[in-house]
Amino acid sequence: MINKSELVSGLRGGLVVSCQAYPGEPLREPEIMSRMAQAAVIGGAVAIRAQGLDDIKLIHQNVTVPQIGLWKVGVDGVFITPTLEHALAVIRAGAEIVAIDGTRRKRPDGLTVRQTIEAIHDQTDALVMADVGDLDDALASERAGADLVSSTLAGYTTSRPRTEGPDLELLAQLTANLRLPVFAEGRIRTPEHARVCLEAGAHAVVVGTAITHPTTITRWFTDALTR
Ligand SMILES: CC(=O)N[C@H](C=O)[C@@H](O)[C@H](O)[C@H](O)COP(=O)(O)O
Repeated sequence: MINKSELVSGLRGGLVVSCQAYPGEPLREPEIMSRMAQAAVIGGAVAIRAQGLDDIKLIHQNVTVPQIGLWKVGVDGVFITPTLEHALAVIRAGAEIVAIDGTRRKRPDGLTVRQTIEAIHDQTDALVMADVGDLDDALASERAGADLVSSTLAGYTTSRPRTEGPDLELLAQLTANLRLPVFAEGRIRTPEHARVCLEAGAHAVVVGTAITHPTTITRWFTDALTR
């Protein structure tokens, strides 16, 4: 049985490391993502964010920190854990927190965010993280019963520009207007960015690419050399 408030307070002020590789990439193997997660925990990660049932299952077996699980379907529209069935499968695979699309867009199974969250809460003891793209998404997700909100989709929907680093303007809006814990996520590239997000009131900070996506990190360096 998950103690929800203990779980949430255990993440406060911490770093969540997102361990994801994308279709067709050389590191897209559950064993590799599981090892990435173990390495992140040694470095002090308080939780792991992971995509796909096989990765979530293996990471669940190999790390002791909580896991935020998601299932991506496609790359645009509602693609982060788009339906209730995807969410339940992610939880069955071992995620204590399920990240779902928390935007106000139409979902492929026709359920609302509220119906999705209610069903998850009725059927499981997992927490629901709403991945949002703007303040109105976040307010709607809070009203719909989400346990946590993350700025994951800032810059990936039509409502906000894709900022170079984290969308600090949105983060300020979220922390000022929500009662729920707000996770800062998306384009946090440096330890300084992470610090600034916490100082802006984020409950915790989620970093993916800058820690676990070596192809992109390599590109940052090679681009700098050819400028
Ligand atoms: C928009 C989207 O699909 N975000 C995904 C959500 O799980 C991941 O691809 C990101 O890596 C994650 O959000 C962390 O962000 P960043 O990699 O920028 O630190």
